[in-house]
Amino acid sequence: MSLITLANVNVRLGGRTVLEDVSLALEPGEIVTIVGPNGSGKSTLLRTIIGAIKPSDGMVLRQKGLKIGYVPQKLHIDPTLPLTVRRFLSLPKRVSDDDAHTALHDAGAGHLCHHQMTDLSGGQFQRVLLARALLSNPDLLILDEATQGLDQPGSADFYTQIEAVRRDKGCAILMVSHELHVVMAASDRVICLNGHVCCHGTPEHVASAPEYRALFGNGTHGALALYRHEHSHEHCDHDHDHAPQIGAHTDEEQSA
Ligand SMILES: Nc1ncnc2c1ncn2[C@@H]1O[C@H](COP(=O)(O)OP(=O)(O)OP(=O)(O)O)[C@@H](O)[C@H]1O
Repeated sequence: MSLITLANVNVRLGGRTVLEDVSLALEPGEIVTIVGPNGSGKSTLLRTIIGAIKPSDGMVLRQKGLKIGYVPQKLHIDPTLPLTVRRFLSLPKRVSDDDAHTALHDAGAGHLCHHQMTDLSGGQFQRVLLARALLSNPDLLILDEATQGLDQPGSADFYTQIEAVRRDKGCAILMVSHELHVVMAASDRVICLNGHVCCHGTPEHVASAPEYRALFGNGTHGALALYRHEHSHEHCDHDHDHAPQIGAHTDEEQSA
């Protein structure tokens, strides 16, 4: 069974339709990225998947007992508050030292345990948020623009860590990002959203789809092709679109 299935979901907020007829399914262990322009409904889609927003029409099915870990865009911490990474991980629920160390290690932040939260760099801070999301051993990890504010090498490092998390923990990963070529290259599947699903499929397919190019232009495809080429030895085992989509068209048929 899919981890999450959305069938013909409509979401209305403030009297207008924000998501229209969205159907998708997330399979265990896959990395899926949602791309789309500002205001296209990406955060609304994540919140609908988590269950924070109820659709006005359609159906959201979650696998029984599904555990979701969430990495937010940002988290404000009072700069005057002394708070170590270790203590932060025990808020609001106390966790054992072993669990804290494992989560930090898996997030590539093992050395940060005794640092003050306010002393962390942007990239280190996001890794700690990732560690916190991993504490629950999630089946699905959701990241909402988790690398906003990081420079490009910092973002690329972070997504390399995400790939390692998927490899080591086997959880599925759903993320939203504006860094198209970096994040798309780390994905098995990309969903391009603009209120509705414009197109979807492998990163290569989406990057060359007319609907995607109409939204983002042609520049991204070259960078994506380059990245995939350079890293083809690491990516060859998940270069295909292996996850079925509810109500999806074939790649050739996909249209806005
Ligand atoms: N609670 C709400 N009430 C009314 N309208 C809302 C609400 N939340 C979001 N919207 C509207 O829904 C649309 C989609 O918002 P959403 O935040 O999902 O887009 P997004 O793709 O995540 O945008 P961005 O890339 O800028 O973060 C926007 O026009 C937004 O103003």
